[in-house]
Amino acid sequence: MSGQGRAEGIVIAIDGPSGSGKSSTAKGVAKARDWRYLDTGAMYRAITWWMVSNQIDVTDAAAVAQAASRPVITMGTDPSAPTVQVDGTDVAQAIRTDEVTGNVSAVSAVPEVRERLVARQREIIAEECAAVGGIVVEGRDITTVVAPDAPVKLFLTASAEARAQRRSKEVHSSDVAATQAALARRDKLDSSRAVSPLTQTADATELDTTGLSLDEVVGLVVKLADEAQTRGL
Ligand SMILES: Nc1ncnc2c1ncn2[C@@H]1O[C@H](COP(=O)(O)OP(=O)(O)O)[C@@H](O)[C@H]1O
Ligand SMILES: Nc1ccn([C@H]2C[C@H](O)[C@@H](COP(=O)(O)OP(=O)(O)O)O2)c(=O)n1
Repeated sequence: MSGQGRAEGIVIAIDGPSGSGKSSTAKGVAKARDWRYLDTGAMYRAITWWMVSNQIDVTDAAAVAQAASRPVITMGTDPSAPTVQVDGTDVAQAIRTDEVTGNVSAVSAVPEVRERLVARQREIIAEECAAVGGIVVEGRDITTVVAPDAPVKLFLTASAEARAQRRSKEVHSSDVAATQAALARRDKLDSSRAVSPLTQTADATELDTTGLSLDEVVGLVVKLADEAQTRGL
């Protein structure tokens, strides 16, 4: 797609498994350079929330496909205050429940859902690049499908233990083993689905964040972004 080069703004594409640090890193980089931030996982969570709220059987791919175009999802891309709305309702909290988290991989595996959300994500990228000159986009298929020509492509990783520790701390849970099992289940589903699975490609830079602080990771990514801009990408 166009819109990823310097003339129209820079795209920083970040993929990786749950808890690797995508959201916090993407927000930090966008803030550091006054760019926008797009949390594509929040879009899949939002459509899942709508399906569950409207009694759509999320295990029935045909039913999910048929309903996929009904909810209107609106994203706010300010990295200091990102927002997500469905049909005008703020769902920032509602999309983080265990019910949504448990069903989001099934909904994300439906091609019609992905087709619709990827199209919207590309529109947002083009709009924000034209408006402010850059956007940091994070998810599972950003480096491979949504913005494969992005000048900076990153695959964030961290050990399963570190990811579970971080997530447990975030949700104030002492059951790190249960958190690790839930993450492993979702990672497996997201990496093995037929359409746009989470994949690490050779042209994406791997960044293992296990032993790094968030500030260190943000600093490394800002450096890569600055280098790409200097090279004129
Ligand atoms: N490098 C890091 N070191 C320590 N904690 C981190 C690091 N990166 C992220 N975190 C923390 O880990 C948790 C999960 O990070 P998040 O950015 O939501 O990951 P993801 O978007 O990949 O699921 C958050 O509480 C975040 O503050
Ligand atoms: N580009 C994307 C982003 C997320 N998804 C799906 C798969 C993920 O399990 C869910 C939720 O993503 P989210 O980034 O919120 O996940 P985390 O809990 O932050 O790890 O959405 C996707 O299929 N494609």
